[in-house]
Amino acid sequence: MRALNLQPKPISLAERLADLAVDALIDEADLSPKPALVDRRGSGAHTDLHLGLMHASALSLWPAFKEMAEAALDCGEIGLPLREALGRIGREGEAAMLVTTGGVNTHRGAIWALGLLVAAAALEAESSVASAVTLRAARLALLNDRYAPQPLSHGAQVAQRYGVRGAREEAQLAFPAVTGLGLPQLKRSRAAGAGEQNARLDALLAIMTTLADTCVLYRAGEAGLQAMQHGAKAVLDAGGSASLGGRRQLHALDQQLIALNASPGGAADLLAACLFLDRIERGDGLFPGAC
Ligand SMILES: CC(C)(COP(=O)(O)OP(=O)(O)OC[C@H]1O[C@@H](n2cnc3c(N)ncnc32)[C@H](O[C@H]2O[C@H](COP(=O)(O)OP(=O)(O)OP(=O)(O)O)[C@@H](O)[C@H]2O)[C@@H]1O)[C@@H](O)C(=O)NCCC(=O)NCCS
Ligand SMILES: Nc1ncnc2[nH]cnc12
Repeated sequence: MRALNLQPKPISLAERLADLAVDALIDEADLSPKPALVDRRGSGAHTDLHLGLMHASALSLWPAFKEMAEAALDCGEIGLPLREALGRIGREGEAAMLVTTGGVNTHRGAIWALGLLVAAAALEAESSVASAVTLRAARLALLNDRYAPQPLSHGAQVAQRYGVRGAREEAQLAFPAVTGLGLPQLKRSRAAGAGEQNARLDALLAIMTTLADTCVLYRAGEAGLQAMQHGAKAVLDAGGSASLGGRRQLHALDQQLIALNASPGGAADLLAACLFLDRIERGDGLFPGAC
């Protein structure tokens, strides 16, 4: 009789990175109360999104993230072959997402940001300091994918109209909203004893204080963007999500952004990027059992 092998099958580095990316997306979606975004309470400013759809969308992206990490490991260096492989896998991932959601755009920006970060993390798994990973991601984002379609996206339309930087430039600049605002705030709020959920809310708000979120600009114009940036600052100035004053400001911001139809989807994606990098930096299970 053959003995049962109860050893868990070791998972590859690419699989582990895909797990971490999907975990970051699910943690972002679950985090509550987020202003005007989909969370455990409801759909925020959205009529076509809900939490179950965000989860299904996140899970549908696992194969794309794994393939992106594998492409980075196969190529072994930053260059056009890897950039164009990521573009192709990203477009296929987006198509899979749209099949899962029945055509609703849940995670377009997240595929871009996390895709680049997953590839950058795979390239040098031992060099997992956030600033090093985002720098490698930026070098990838700066390369021109010859096969990328040039649609007049919502982001491109508001970039033309308001002269702002969008998702592409955020990546090309090595994610300043993440490394300069979100991650430092996450660490500050944790150190102040805010509790993990409040620390994550504070990280989101820190990103919102400054980001030119093209979703907000497209849906609610400059008035919406100002409301988002000033309102987020007011929560942090009042003591953050863990304080009574901050909580009141957060509630007011939620109401105001919903009334303006101003959903900060770009900031939400960057919070997911922040949570991914935080886990990578802390080495959360990246190497044990990985091969
Ligand atoms: C380079 C691309 C990111 C394309 O960028 P572009 O700006 O041209 O295109 P958009 O279609 O507008 O998508 C950008 C998405 O990025 C998020 N975002 C917005 N502002 C920022 C910012 N300042 N920094 C970082 N990220 C930002 C945002 O994504 C989230 O919001 C989406 C939901 O919004 P919502 O308003 O509900 O939905 P819409 O359908 O757009 O509008 P409504 O009709 O409902 O009003 C959701 O996707 C969130 O993720 C922006 O939407 C890149 O996509 C690209 O070139 N891809 C090609 C493939 C590729 O090369 N991949 C590489 C893989 S690594
Ligand atoms: N939680 C969320 N709600 C709405 N749009 C989003 N895009 C990414 N995360 C989102």
